[in-house]
Amino acid sequence: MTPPPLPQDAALFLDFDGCLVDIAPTPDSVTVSPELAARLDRLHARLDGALALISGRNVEDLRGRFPGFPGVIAGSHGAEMSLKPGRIDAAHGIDFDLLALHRQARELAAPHPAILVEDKPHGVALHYRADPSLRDVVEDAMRQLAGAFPGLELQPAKMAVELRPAGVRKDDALARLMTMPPFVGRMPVYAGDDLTDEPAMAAAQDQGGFAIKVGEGDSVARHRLPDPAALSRWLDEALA
Ligand SMILES: O=P(O)(O)OC[C@H]1O[C@H](O[C@H]2O[C@H](CO)[C@@H](O)[C@H](O)[C@H]2O)[C@H](O)[C@@H](O)[C@@H]1O
Repeated sequence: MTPPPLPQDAALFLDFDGCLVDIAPTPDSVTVSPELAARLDRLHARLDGALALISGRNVEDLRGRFPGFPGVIAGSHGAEMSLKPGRIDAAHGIDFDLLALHRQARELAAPHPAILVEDKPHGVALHYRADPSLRDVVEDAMRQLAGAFPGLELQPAKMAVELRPAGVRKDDALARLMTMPPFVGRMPVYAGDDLTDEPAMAAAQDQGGFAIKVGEGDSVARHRLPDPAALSRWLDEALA
């Protein structure tokens, strides 16, 4: 079902990869257009600041891609929270050996040069987009790592598997923000494309708002748009 217009009193939560931008061959090859950056700035003003990016990427990565963005960014699937540019206000504690995790991920991936290892500040991702036949290899490797690092949980992603701190989820970031100005008292609206977004979509709906699934695949979201371009058009309608 096509989403209704963005309400004036929305608290808007937007995922990044596959939602605001098209999926790219590698994490680094994603591009943010000046139009997208300007769109987010205008939405931030239109919603009196009640706009947050909620991503599996880390905050530093996203702040770098949106240098002027004045809004909130929850990164690393909710393990990091940046209320303003230039600072990280809360971050999940690292109670495991992060360097050992990154090293062991590289060792497991080494026999398969097509596997891309993404070191993350709260975990690691192994990407098999360059050779989808390596999916089983990546899943086995990540299960091994999950066994070796019990504080971490598997997070399936698009042509990738991630490890993130156990219990860290995007719906917790949404719930936290919904208690704070300028989000509190507004209607939560969440757009996302991936499995990591599903709990946050459910939370937005449970709190009287709505959720939009971008792209194909099963979802709890009651609304759907086909791709990031369609989401951009829907967002632009709210700014017209
Ligand atoms: O929560 P998101 O903002 O959607 O981030 C989820 C993960 O996205 C990135 O990986 C995915 O996008 C890449 C670029 O399009 C693509 O190459 C990869 O195959 C996808 O899995 C990012 O690399 C991860 O860190 C994010 O957690």
